[in-house]
Amino acid sequence: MAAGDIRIEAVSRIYGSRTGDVHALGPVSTVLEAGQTTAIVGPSGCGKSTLLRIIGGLDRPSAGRVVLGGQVVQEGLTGIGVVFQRDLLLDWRNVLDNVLLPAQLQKRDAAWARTRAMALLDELGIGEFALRHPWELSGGMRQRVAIARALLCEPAYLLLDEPFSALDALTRDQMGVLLQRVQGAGRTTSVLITHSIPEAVFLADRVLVMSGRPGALLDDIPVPLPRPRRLSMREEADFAALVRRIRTHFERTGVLTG
Ligand SMILES: Nc1ncnc2c1ncn2[C@@H]1O[C@H](COP(=O)(O)OP(=O)(O)OP(=O)(O)O)[C@@H](O)[C@H]1O
Repeated sequence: MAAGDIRIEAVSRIYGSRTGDVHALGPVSTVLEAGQTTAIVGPSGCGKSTLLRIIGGLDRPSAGRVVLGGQVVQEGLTGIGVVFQRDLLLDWRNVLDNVLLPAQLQKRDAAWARTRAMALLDELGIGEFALRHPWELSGGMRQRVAIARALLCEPAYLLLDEPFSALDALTRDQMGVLLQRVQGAGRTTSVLITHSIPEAVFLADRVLVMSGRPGALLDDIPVPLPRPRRLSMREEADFAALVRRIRTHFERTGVLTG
């Protein structure tokens, strides 16, 4: 499926609760360009996950709308891959059968799906674990399975909600490198929520910085670093300058001190 843009049009979300309404998000308006990876960073509770869920049709905005490649988002859209912090693998299915799940739900050709699943697992370095069960794998390996599952049906959109935040620092770095390898340059429009500013810069073509709740856009930062990105680039001056620019927002608003 070809990548399309993501138009976020005056989206806001207010959650009703017994103790009063919570204005969680917005209004937020922007266009995420087709084929790009956009990272969203912001203080805890500012509505990042809410925005991602609305983009994916997993939650509805209180006002505004999201349009994916010309189609207004509603429940049941296909062509979207999602990876959450928790991998949500099914423990009773082996790795390969977990990856194949979306193809089975979408009734895709079984032989095609199997070939693609194995190719993805190989690219992610876990092909030899295809017949193991999730409970036999480390956290980083499980998350690689979740990524393979999300990408199996070649989604036009990939939504990543803090996918690496439960992993140790070394594994996390490795996952960033692997993710950009399998993402398929230009073929997927990706949105990444992360708490790590260096991770946002490393993986994204553009970083959006959100304010505290209700989350609004504070800054919109292009990341013109060449691809493929290498971990050593994080020591370079232009990388550090981008990290500093983002960090300044959090220092100014008191989210980061020291
Ligand atoms: N279903 C819900 N009902 C009521 N309030 C909610 C609901 N979901 C989220 N909220 C509130 O909306 C706000 C935004 O939540 P959200 O999870 O989108 O933030 P976030 O930026 O992703 O946070 P974090 O970085 O800590 O994961 C929070 O104050 C949260 O408590």
